[in-house]
Amino acid sequence: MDPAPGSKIPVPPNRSLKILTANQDINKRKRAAPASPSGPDAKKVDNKGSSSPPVFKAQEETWEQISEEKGWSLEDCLNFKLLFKKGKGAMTDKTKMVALSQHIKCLRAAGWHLFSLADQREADRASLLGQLQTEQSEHAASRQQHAAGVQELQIQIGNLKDELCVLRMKAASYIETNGTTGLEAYSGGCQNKVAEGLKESAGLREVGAALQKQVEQGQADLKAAADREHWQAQDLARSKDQVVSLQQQATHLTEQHQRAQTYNAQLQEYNGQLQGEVQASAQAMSRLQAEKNQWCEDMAALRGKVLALESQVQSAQGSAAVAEEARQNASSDAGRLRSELTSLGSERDSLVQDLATCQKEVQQYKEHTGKSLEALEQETSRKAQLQYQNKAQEEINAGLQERLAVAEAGVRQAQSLAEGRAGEAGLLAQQAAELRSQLAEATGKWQEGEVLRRRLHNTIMELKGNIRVFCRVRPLLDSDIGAGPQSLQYPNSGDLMGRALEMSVASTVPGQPPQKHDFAFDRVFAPAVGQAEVFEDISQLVQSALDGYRVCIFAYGQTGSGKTHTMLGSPGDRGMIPRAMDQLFASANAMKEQGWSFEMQASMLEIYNEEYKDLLGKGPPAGKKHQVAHDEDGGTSITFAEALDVSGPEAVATLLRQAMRQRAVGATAMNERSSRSHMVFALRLRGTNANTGIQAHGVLNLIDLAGSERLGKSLACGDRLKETQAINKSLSALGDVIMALANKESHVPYRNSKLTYLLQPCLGGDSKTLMFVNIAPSADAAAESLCSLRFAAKVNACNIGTARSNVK
Ligand SMILES: Nc1ncnc2c1ncn2[C@@H]1O[C@H](COP(=O)(O)OP(=O)(O)OP(=O)(O)O)[C@@H](O)[C@H]1O
Repeated sequence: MDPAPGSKIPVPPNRSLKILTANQDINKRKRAAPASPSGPDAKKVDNKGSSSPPVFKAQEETWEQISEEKGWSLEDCLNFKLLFKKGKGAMTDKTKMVALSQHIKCLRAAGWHLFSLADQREADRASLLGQLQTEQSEHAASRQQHAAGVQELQIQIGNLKDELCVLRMKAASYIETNGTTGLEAYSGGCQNKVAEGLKESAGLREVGAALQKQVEQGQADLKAAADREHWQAQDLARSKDQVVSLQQQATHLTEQHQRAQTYNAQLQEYNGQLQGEVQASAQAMSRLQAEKNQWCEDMAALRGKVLALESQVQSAQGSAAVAEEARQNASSDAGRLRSELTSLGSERDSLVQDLATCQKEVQQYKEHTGKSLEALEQETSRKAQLQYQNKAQEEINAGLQERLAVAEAGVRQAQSLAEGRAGEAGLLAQQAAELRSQLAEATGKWQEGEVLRRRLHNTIMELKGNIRVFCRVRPLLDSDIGAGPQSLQYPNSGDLMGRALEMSVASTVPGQPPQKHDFAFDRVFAPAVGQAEVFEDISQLVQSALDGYRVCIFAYGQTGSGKTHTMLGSPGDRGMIPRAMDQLFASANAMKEQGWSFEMQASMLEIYNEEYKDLLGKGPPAGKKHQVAHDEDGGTSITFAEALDVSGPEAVATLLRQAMRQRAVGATAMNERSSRSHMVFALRLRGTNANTGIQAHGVLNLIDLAGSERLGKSLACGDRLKETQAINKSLSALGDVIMALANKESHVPYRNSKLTYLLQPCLGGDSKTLMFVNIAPSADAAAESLCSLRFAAKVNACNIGTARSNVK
């Protein structure tokens, strides 16, 4: 595609352009000009450019080729101006560069052509001048010759006239002397001589006339040659002017080309820097991840230590309590024993007093009254009894004293034990407090790291562009064995490892080698790659939904290529949707520590034959239809459709099972249980951080698209034909929307299908979109695989803007 005439070459914005002065001199260029019109610096251009706009030629063309190909005259070429559209639909810098280089090549070819014309004219002029000079000298020689001949002739005529006079005189004297006799004969002879002389004179005149004619012819030739020379000089001057203006134009274009190359180099450098930043960010992220893991391990170890110490503290506190209880028991025993001892002491004192009184009384009795021996004996036995009682009492007292001493020793022991335990408990409590503060510090660091990691991830995703394409090739199934495998190669080293796919397709022309098609995507998963590894690559994207991003992941591919397997999987080999739910709920739980709480609502819609169908509810009342509406914040509401609160992955799994039962499943010639509808699983996340007041509203759309097979191949008819047409319409509308976004067109045709209208907020530039292109590896699916890969390559080449998180 040539750029429109009259275009201006745009200067890239915000770029300082160096004006190059080298190699701009026309004379230098002239000196460097080769015999061949392709020029000395004509470079071979790789013919790998896209089919539109301009296609590179493998070799520079001559002006004749260009003129024949484009139907251009030199003036057409000189007057041609490049026009590039601005704004929406503008060409990329690369495309402009290609157009510019191509036009410069045309101008260069025209310049070389004009140079060669000028050289040719110069050579013609020189040869004409040479010819003219030869002719002039020939003419001058012949003029001289002619003049000499004329002179000789005139001398001869004069001689003849003299002779005639002499003869006339002789004749007169003869007549005078001899009369006229014999004169006639002599006169006849003389006349004959005169006639001969006249004849000779006429001949000489003819020669003179011929010579005169030759002279005139020579003069006319000379004039014509002079005219021709003048005309050629004018022509040459005009050509030189043209050459100069062409050279100026070529110089100007070369300058612009060089500026564009400089700009391109700057862009490449910038791109390199960005890639460096991406790598540095990725490294920082992996470092952070490693630190985070280390922190997690440290935290787990600390938690273990804290738990062990806490249990030690608890057991120490338990034994301290037991010791305290024993101490209290012992001290209450001691108190009781002391009071018993005191009461026994007072009893003994009273007995001692009684004894003393008795002894006194006996003494008094003996001394003063002299009472009977019997009374004395009674008194004595009473005294002995009292003494015995006193002794028993003293023994009891001693026993009590001993018990008291034992109890006091027990109390002292319990007290020292309690003091020891209390010290230990204090130490342990101190250790526990230290560990708690370490834990809090580590948790803080981990949280900071987590925030940084997520910010880095989002930056990386933004740098990578917000639409990404992963290609997944499923393994050969038993049912594919008959058809055999396609020829697919995956580079296993270098830059493209894990990112590229080479497909060889047998040529339709017998004897021709197979055609090779190379594709590169963000990731390519070979058949052996399992669900866990695939999920690892999308887990960060899924995580973004918690950070308030709108995320859309969809699986595209022909029937039976593995879309449902990738998105849903099976109970033993779970796909992206259940794994995403596990991760989201686990992360939401972990984020509680940072003050986050999340509410999540799930909805599941099917788009079948260009009609919405709610897979979780009862559907709209009779005569009504589901209507989709989008608000300014990018929120989507669907009338009569259920959006259910979900609190964990199990709840989502139950809803998924319920939805799957309702999903329309039909039979086609290609896949017995082929899904004939698009299934859209949407999870709305509303997060609030109680500490910071931040709110994050994210959406995760996970979509299992219907098969993209072509009508002819699916052998569809009747209802199946209608289904296939509806599917193809919506898939082609999806492609149109992506292309319109990529081309920054003013109108994006979201309303052309129910699928694109539903996904409008998730496709419209500020969301994160990932497309899985699923490939069936059997040979009979090769044509469909090629179509899918080409579509995916177009999507991969798109940059639909920068994702924004919906955080308040
Ligand atoms: N990566 C894989 N590993 C193992 N088996 C797979 C893989 N991908 C797909 N399959 C198997 O291939 C068959 C077709 O896959 P699936 O139903 O997912 O295709 P589909 O593209 O969703 O088809 P449709 O468009 O009809 O829904 C299934 O039996 C599935 O189990």
